[in-house]
Amino acid sequence: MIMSRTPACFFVLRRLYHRYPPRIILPAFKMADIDGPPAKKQKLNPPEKKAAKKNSKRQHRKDQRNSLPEPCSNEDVLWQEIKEVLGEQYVDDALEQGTERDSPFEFHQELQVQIVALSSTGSALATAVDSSRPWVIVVPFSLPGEIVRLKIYRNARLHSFGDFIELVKPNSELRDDSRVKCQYFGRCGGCQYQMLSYDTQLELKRDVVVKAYQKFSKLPQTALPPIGSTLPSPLQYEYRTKITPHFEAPTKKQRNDPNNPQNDIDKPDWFRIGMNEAGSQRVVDIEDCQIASPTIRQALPEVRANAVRNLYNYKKGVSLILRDSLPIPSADSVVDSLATDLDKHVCVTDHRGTIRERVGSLLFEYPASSFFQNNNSVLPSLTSYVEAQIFADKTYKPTHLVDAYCGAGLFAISLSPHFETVAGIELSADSIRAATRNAVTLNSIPASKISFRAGDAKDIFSAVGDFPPQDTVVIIDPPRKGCDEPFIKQLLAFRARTVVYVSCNVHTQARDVGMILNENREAGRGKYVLESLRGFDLFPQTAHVESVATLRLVEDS
Ligand SMILES: C[S@@+](CC[C@H](N)C(=O)[O-])C[C@H]1O[C@@H](n2cnc3c(N)ncnc32)[C@H](O)[C@@H]1O
Repeated sequence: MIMSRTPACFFVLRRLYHRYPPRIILPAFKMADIDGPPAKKQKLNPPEKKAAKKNSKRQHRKDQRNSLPEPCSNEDVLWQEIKEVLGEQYVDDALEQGTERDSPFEFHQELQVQIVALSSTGSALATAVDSSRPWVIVVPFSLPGEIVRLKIYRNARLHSFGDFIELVKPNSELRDDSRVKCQYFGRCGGCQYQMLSYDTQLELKRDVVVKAYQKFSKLPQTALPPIGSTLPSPLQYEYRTKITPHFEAPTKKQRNDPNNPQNDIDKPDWFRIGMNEAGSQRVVDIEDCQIASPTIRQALPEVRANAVRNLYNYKKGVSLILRDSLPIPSADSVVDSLATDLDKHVCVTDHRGTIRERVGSLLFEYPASSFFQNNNSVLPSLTSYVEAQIFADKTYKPTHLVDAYCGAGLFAISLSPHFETVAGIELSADSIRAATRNAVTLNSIPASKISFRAGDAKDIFSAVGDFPPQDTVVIIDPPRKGCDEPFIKQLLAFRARTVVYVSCNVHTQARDVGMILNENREAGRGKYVLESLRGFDLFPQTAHVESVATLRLVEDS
């Protein structure tokens, strides 16, 4: 006889569960039954509700102020550099004594400071000339060695933020203000480096890569390859193929302002369409943008005029989009799609529109609201560089390619001629539809060779179980926050021979590469080494740098 191993009480509990599902049973365990009747939830009238909401927001802001910044965030990068200026010991002591918020400066105080360093965020770090205690002031548009006047607008942990007012003593070795092309430079938060030569910009970006790996990778210096000079962008102005100026909806007071123009052509003074001011949420009214492509610059006045015409219809703030595109031939067009360059770019302003771009001899289309690299001029050299890194080891010929975080298929499609089988994954279903069309319809890659799937990047590894890891290359190009741990775990378990990590945030890249190289591994499975590391300038005139790291699996020594 077979005895049941299930205790009888299980069946009793199961019966109870079905008769009294959890929503009925659970209240029986409420603390109120132990501690007395539950406190009645107080009903709040509308002003009380408003005050409670305000208090909770205030508390949230306070908690945020008191917590250390999220690792690898922009705030963290700045904080690490501030600690370097002040000295670790001094910072530790101040944190211990709880004096880290005793700013020597008042809100709106004006002062003269000496710039001591340039942060990886593009802002300068200064120490006050006559401060009572060591304290850093973060100020934009300034260079090491300069003396500037500024106005404090925010105090934080052992540092304050200041608005740039005046350059008292320039660093003439680095600065030449005649290089500045944009009338908004010095206010708009978009560009930081227009006063510098392009060579200096590239050197600074190399320093950012070096510092990021020193601070965030947790790797010894011996594990880092020599970091080459930053690869330049062919265009240093008029390169951006996308801009997103924005504006706030008019307030009641603004709507009723008696000085408002009585027509829908003239823009009221208070209405500003543009980008955020450096270090603030205030919008700078921008009529022209020197780093935007000629097509976008040409279209901007009409886009602005249209916003003014409809000004009083907006109930909420709006983010406009201007994207540079090749014209898309209509379905019945007889023109060969690869010969439709026409040199006549168009500006697409509909978020639901489609954009077409050429990269070398390849065509890409993607939805206007989805991701595509914003500097078309540098893409052929970026994809060629990735290709050169993959094949730097002449002794092997990989056959399979995985493009994780593939977007509209830029890397998968560009590199597909070198592989037998290619697979891409991406969270956005729209981008995946675009990638499939780009591969098969626009660039004639056989569907049997290339496939794309919508999903989380880590899921690609279960889908490519038949790819031979020794002959597989994995390209990673995640968003700014980098990869998550489940992805890195899967990547390490898969053990592709080559991994190329492309990133627009070298700090999260350094963290992730550090995790890969520092893995706890079993002997005999080989280990990853960082073979090459180099910055790429996708964003001239700004402090941003793209970084490409090549990792290779080598046998245990
Ligand atoms: C920096 S873009 C790179 C796109 C593409 N490699 C390119 O160069 O055009 C990062 C892409 O990752 C996608 N993404 C974000 N989180 C993801 C995730 N967890 N899994 C897969 N894709 C993700 C985004 O939608 C975006 O298209």
